Amino acid sequence: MVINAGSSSIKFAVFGTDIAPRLTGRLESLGSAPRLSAKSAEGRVVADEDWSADHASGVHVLIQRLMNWLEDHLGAEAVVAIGHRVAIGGLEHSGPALVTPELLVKLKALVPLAPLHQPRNLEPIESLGASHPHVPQVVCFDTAFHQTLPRVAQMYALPKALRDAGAHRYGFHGLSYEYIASRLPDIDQRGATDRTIVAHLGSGASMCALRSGRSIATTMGFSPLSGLVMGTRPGDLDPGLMIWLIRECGMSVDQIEATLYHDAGLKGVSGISGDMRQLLASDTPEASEAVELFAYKAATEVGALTAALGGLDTLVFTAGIGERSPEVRAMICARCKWLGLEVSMARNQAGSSTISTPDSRVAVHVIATNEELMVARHTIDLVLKRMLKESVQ
Ligand SMILES: Nc1ncnc2c1ncn2[C@@H]1O[C@H](COP(=O)(O)OP(=O)(O)O)[C@@H](O)[C@H]1O
Ligand SMILES: CC(=O)OP(=O)(O)O
Ligand SMILES: [Mg+2]
Repeated sequence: MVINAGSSSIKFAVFGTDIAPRLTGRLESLGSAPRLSAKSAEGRVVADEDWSADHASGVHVLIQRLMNWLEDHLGAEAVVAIGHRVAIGGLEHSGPALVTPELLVKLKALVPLAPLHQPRNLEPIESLGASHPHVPQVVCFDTAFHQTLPRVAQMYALPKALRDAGAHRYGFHGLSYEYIASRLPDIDQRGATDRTIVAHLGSGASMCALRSGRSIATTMGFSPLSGLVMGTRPGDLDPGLMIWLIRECGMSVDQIEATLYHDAGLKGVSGISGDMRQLLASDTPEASEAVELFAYKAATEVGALTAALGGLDTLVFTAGIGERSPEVRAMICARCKWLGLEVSMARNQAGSSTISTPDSRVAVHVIATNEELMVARHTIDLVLKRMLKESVQ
């Protein structure tokens, strides 16, 4: 079983021990009116239930109810391992790890770096650890994939003492980038080996520059606030603005944190919503301005990452907006024409897997991400390795 707990939803998936997908689903609107939806591997709806009666009880109760529902649904088959997506593992964790009480303490200490994500990621682990103590749990970090960033791409221009204390570009969405990197050899050989940018455009949005499938630059940094404009997060800001907000506007740290995580980005600019679908459907100038700003920042970051790569061969769009919005893809690509990048309107509109024209100097692909599959692979791998080790001892 895989859990990808986010700020407003918990996505889950069940795989066989052969990593064949069995079930995917999500618990949405956690804070207001939780709703469970799930589909079989063939796409058949197996659940669409209102769980709002449980919303006041918090994540623990919802996770236990989800586990009960899954166990009923799976019948005689037992859950043999649980894998979790966790936003940040810090410098110490370069790969997936088996959950231990000591590890949980270390991961909790990293909450200030990802205050919106990390607590939500850890709550289900604690809840399931208590109810299913014999089922091994594995954590897979968003940050792990970016361990390959060269030193200049990891460094902030700050005094050494602050850098040593942890002021460092960690980067996020690593499971998504790892999945895309694993798919590229089948889709585009040049993209797999040469200079590629992956644009993960979801509620949280970032980009990653890949060379031979390894991360060499990325737009998110110390926290998941920086880089691109996002649903409710602003992306890059001038640090001088933080000083101004505190000193001149009298905002507290908590108020700034709430504004930057919940009220900025597309939502803040449009005054309507952080949901790209709603903005594309709206005819207000504020909604258009928010979408324009989103595309502008995405295109200028393509430029920055192209500089880091020393050129560009392949651009990949993924995640909610990247996979499903031809409008936004077209707006970003139009601003990247200077790279010799040409998109076929018809292919883009049809959501083809390759949307660039045959003459385009840069190949442009749309690839659906699958963070849950990455977590499942890592989880099975680690649990099998542990079983092997135990059988040898
Ligand atoms: N058809 C669509 N057109 C435009 N945006 C879409 C479409 N479908 C989903 N989205 C957007 O994708 C985003 C959510 O993406 P997702 O990858 O699921 O994010 P997260 O995992 O962070 O919740 C939302 O902003 C949503 O509006
Ligand atoms: C790290 C991050 O921003 O994740 P998400 O896109 O799920 O919010
Ligand atoms: Mg996501």
